[in-house]
Amino acid sequence: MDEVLVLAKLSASGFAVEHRRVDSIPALESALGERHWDIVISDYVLPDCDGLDVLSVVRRMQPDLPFILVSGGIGEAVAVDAMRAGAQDYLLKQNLLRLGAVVERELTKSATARALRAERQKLRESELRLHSILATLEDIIWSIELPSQRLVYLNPSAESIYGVSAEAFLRGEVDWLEMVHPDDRERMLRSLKEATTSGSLTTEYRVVRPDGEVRWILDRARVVFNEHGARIRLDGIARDVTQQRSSEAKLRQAAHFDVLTGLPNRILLNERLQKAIDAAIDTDAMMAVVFIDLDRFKIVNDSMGHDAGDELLRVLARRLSQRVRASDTVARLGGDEFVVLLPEIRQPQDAQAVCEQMLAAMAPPVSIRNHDIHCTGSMGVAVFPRDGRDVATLLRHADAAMYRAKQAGRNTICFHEPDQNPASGVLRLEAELHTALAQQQFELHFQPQVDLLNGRRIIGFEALVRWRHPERGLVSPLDFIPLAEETGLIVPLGEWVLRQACAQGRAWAERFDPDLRIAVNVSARQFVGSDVVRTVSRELERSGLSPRNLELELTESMLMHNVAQTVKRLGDLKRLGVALAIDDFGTGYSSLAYLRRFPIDLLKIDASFVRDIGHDPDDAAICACILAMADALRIDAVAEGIETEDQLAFLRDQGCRIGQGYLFGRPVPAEQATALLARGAA
Ligand SMILES: Nc1nc2c(ncn2[C@@H]2O[C@@H]3COP(=O)(O)O[C@H]4[C@@H](O)[C@H](n5cnc6c(=O)[nH]c(N)nc65)O[C@@H]4COP(=O)(O)O[C@H]3[C@H]2O)c(=O)[nH]1
Repeated sequence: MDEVLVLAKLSASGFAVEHRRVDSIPALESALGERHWDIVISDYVLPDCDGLDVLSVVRRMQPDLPFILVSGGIGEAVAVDAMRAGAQDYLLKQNLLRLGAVVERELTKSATARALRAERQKLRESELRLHSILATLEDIIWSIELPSQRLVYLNPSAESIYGVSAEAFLRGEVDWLEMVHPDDRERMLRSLKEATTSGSLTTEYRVVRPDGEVRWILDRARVVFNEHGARIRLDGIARDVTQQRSSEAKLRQAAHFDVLTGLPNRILLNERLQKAIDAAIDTDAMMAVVFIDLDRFKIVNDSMGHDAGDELLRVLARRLSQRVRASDTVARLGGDEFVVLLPEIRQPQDAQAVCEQMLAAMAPPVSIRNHDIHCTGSMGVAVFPRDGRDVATLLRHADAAMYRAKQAGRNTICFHEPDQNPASGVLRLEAELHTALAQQQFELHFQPQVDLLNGRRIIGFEALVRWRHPERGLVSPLDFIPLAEETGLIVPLGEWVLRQACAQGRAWAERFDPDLRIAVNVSARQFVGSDVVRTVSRELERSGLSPRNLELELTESMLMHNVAQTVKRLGDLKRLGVALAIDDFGTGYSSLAYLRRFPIDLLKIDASFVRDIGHDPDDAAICACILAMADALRIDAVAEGIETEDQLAFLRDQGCRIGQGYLFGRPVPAEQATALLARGAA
């Protein structure tokens, strides 16, 4: 090949050529290895080899490098061989007119090919990255081709959730629908069908893994369309929500059932009673409400301890439940009070017969710690529609009848009498409460709240009211707060508590810690039926306590009654600058949706969940779930009722920052609380 001629032609065509001439295969190999070249122009006849040898080296070392054969006279057969072997073109030396155009064309082609290759490489890298991300996701990502409904993608996490590898699904060895719980299958098929028309899907269903374990899956999917608007794929993301489901179920259970006995609680009783009344009105039927209070329960509780009292309640709850029909409801209202709802009686005597059976069932002694305990009950009955046509009236009349039964010598059944003196016992207690207020028989005790992460440093106190009764000694709030609520006495009593707590809080904040918090319980009646905002503001002013030192504890259930009003009232309180806590959290509605609307600073995890952390995995899960909710709301959580180091360790591990309970200190009078503060820790 005439090198000079070729170079002249190229520069005549406008190329600025930088070139290297090589005459042997080794020299070619070294030149190719050295750098990137744009094109190889080769003669066919070379000293030690021919153009086809050169071509094969070029193709081996740089597959995409354009190769042009220029020769004095190669036959057609050789030219064809060269083109087959990958040469881009061949030219005769005598006629190099086309050279410029050919080189131009090949350079453009190879630049395009290079750009394409770089694009492909980028795409591959991005695919690998995506693949690696999808492989590490806990959620399942899936894609189904439409309309064939063929599974075209599934990430590896399918295996940990379904217990079957993604490959097995993709190869069609496992039918996904077969794994769906039989009870959910039809619904799922329907949902999928609907999704292809509506364009999206959000649904929950169960799968049964090959090992028999059932998992709850939350699946969300959407239809993907092509540019002509045709449905081509359904892409989805599925999440294992089994744990969440069981915590929610436990929370729901806790909202409606008594933790100690497993019986329906007051909320569920009220619901069922209302339903029964509605049904009885429709069918003109009769029904009965029986109020039961255990006789001498307090003596057992005080002399043998709470555990024995709890055991007694459990046994009696079981016995009562066994004596009624499946359609009846035995509920525990708290303490030693039970209510039985008999929705299907024909005459009041039917209720009498059931009550007698229940008394008989309670009669045999209960053996606790080798003691035979005899515990009887006093029963009061109200009959619908004769004694009342609504929930509150029926319960009140049954309660009043129960008080008469108690006065009549216990272990007795009394029916409501229209002109009965409404529970003289209650009246006496009410009168005593009035006197107690007037004579200042109440006192405040304080229970420390501590920082769990910081050496149990005391960060505040909960104020708890006590009644120093002239004859009965120190009375627990559980024994008089409900009546104070019912009679409205809670309003002046609550104001008294707030005043004392604010004054004490101010003294402590000044002397020990400007951030020390004082928590005060606010009852439903105070929150809904009085001007709580004005009272709080007045007491803050009177005491000089800074609002940020005051925390108001409100129960979950009272916030749910009138959500709009609650939101407003909480907002008003918040504007005063005080902190707001939800007490007994977990026992009510526990709805994250509502909580988000309330300006809450703290959740108090109810002691009933903390108590069983070590024994009941569900309770541990609930605590963890509540802590996660608090975290989601970016607020603090206080665990109540911590009694053991194990409970403390678990709660701390779950990220709980504040604790309260006998482990750190019981509620004590102000002087003892002051001593605790002076010592620096609980
Ligand atoms: N077993 C156990 N119990 C623990 C432990 N730590 C604290 N407690 C008890 O748990 C209760 C916590 O108060 P609460 O949930 O607000 O529950 C309070 C609150 O709802 C109501 N209450 C008390 N004082 C007031 C008040 O001033 N106003 C209103 N409205 N209600 C009050 O009475 C309820 C009972 O109060 P207390 O009998 O003082 O009972 C207190 C406290 O003594 C523990 O480690 N183990």
